[in-house]
Amino acid sequence: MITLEHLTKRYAGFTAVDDVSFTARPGRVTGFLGPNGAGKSTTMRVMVGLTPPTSGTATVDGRRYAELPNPGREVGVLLDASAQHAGRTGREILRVAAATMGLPRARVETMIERVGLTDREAERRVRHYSLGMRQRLGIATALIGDPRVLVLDEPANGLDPAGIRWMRDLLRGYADQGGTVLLSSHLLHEIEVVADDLVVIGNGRIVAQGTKAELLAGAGSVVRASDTARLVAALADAGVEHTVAPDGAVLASAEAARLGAVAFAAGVVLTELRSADSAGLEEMFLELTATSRREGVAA
Ligand SMILES: Nc1ncnc2c1ncn2[C@@H]1O[C@H](COP(=O)(O)OP(=O)(O)OP(=O)(O)O)[C@@H](O)[C@H]1O
Repeated sequence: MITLEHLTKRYAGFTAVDDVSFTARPGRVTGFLGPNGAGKSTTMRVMVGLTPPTSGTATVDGRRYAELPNPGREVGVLLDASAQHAGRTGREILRVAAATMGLPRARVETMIERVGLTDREAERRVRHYSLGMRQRLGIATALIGDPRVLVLDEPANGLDPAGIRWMRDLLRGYADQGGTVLLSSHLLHEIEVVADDLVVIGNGRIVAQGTKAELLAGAGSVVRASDTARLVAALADAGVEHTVAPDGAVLASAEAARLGAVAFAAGVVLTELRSADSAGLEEMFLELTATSRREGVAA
């Protein structure tokens, strides 16, 4: 389990991470979602001891990363796939990782196979790797110590569609076996397919968190009527917040059952009524992250 408590990181008066608290639990994939510059990477760097926090704590199973005796065996980390030693081959990088963690050499070959690098690719220097190959090597390095916790910053970057599917299945399988997965992305659809829980960050602050199901339920419903104006009037009378798309679809912040009841009471005939799901979540994500404001921004 990863636990963040009131984590704050300031750079010369600029607050990159502002009082962030959340947990990523075992057996679940936690998606850490936010637009560019929201503070995801900074939070993750603090978690794995690369950046000291200004205040607050980040722990893995109750201990700070720096206190873990053999961190690679407990936390698999992929922060910047391009940061790997460019002059070494993929196989060499994995051999160094295995040696550092006290793992048998055979584990290197297992990982190369597991992440789908060919034997020839494993012999190539990393400077000649494509971004997708670097991500695969990064995943191999993260997984080689068979850790219980994975911290991955934008792991799908540079992967092709088959690679993205592969990554999703890998993370799902890992969590299903009891592992804790925290992965960041600035793309909602990339995360919502695989995540069980979501933490949304904007301008350094958490703006929403919960299970995906809870957040989807809170994302409202899409409703259409043969007479849009009457539907809109009925929603306004009932105090249901809503927006109307140019095509007449109404995104309303209430569950389908409530909307059905409101329409029925007003004698409005509905032609469509469904949960807004990802469309609503996307809207919510954009709204939340756009309106959040950070304190302590440098003048
Ligand atoms: N060393 C640093 N010094 C000053 N500011 C920094 C430093 N590192 C990060 N920042 C700032 O902190 C903010 C958060 O950056 P961070 O990289 O954590 O965002 P992110 O959510 O990971 O974004 P992206 O999706 O673009 O990777 C940004 O405004 C960034 O410029």
